[in-house]
Amino acid sequence: MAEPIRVVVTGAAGQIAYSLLYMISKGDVFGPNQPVILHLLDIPPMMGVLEGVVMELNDCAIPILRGVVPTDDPAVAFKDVSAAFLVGAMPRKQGMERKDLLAANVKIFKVQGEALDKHAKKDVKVLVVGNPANTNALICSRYAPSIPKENFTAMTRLDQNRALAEIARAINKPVDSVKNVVIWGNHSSTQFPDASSATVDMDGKIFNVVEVLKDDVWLNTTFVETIQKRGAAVIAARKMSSAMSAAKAASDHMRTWFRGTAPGEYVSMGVLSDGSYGAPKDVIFSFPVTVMGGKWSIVQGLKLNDNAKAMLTKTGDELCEERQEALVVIEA
Ligand SMILES: NC(=O)C1=CN([C@@H]2O[C@H](COP(=O)(O)OP(=O)(O)OC[C@H]3O[C@@H](n4cnc5c(N)ncnc54)[C@H](O)[C@@H]3O)[C@@H](O)[C@H]2O)C=CC1
Ligand SMILES: O=C([O-])CC(=O)C(=O)O
Repeated sequence: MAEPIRVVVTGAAGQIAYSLLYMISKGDVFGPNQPVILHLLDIPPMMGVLEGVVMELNDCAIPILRGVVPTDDPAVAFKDVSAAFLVGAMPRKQGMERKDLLAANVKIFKVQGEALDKHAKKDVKVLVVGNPANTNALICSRYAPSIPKENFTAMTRLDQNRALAEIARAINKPVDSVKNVVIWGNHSSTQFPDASSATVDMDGKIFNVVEVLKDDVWLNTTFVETIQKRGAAVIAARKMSSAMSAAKAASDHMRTWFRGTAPGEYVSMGVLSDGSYGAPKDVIFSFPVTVMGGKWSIVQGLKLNDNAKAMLTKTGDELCEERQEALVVIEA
């Protein structure tokens, strides 16, 4: 069996981590034959709760979970890690937009960027989940100059999973028969969930979702708004933000990054923009990507109509505004 890898989860005493830690421990992310040592970071007042999480992880009796390191010290948490799930941050409440969390959360990602820079492996793969995820990921990467910028990503996989599920329901097919829905831009209500290149496998034949569904009005209105506002809908119902589905998406994102995309398939990840599709440069923008050998590449050549271009401009503008605001908060 392979040597264990060290994986850090921040916000380890919180809601998302409670589901995510089990998924990582049982091999959903790095595979059933890859032993892991989990580093669990939270803040000092949560150390008692974290102790309980450690007890439960031990009580799961999972053979590939080779060690658990609970701590409130970033230097310990980030030491020699190969993968980092940055979940720890304040969640939003009803009536807030995710960018309203910037002032409270962005400094966390400066500190954690610095700690990654000093202590993590130089090829560490970093997934930012804590909101506003795209801008937090950008700030984190800026404070970790010795780690390549392409190793910092933000999570839009939950939006992708929501979109796949919504389309599968609309065409009455299993969710794994639908592929290549794209989430463009920010993990916020300006994101553009785009089904124009999505496909569905029907008895081994591949069809375009738009042609199967034959309902452009639904795809351009209700579908888009449902995905844009799904996080708020979960908060309104649960009085807490999504956690189980967020953990599943984080697990999916990191699994794809470590193990690759299937031929012909792409997934959405918030990655450093190179200006593809007219997106602003130097923001973390969600694009369709393929992954091979642990490296992502933005899928090129997808067609965007005028409406799509306008949607990309709007979400790109929001990311530029968030970047500006984050820099003000950090420098204050
Ligand atoms: N990108 C996405 O798709 C999603 C993002 N989120 C975001 O994920 C974040 C976490 O959500 P939950 O787990 O539900 O929140 P939670 O409040 O249940 O847990 C957050 C945990 O982070 C800890 N924490 C706070 N500051 C920290 C720091 N500096 N270092 C380490 N830990 C720290 C808290 O003590 C707490 O235990 C929120 O910002 C939420 O908005 C949630 C769902 C989806
Ligand atoms: O909506 C929120 O605040 C939590 C989140 O990011 C999501 O569920 O997509």
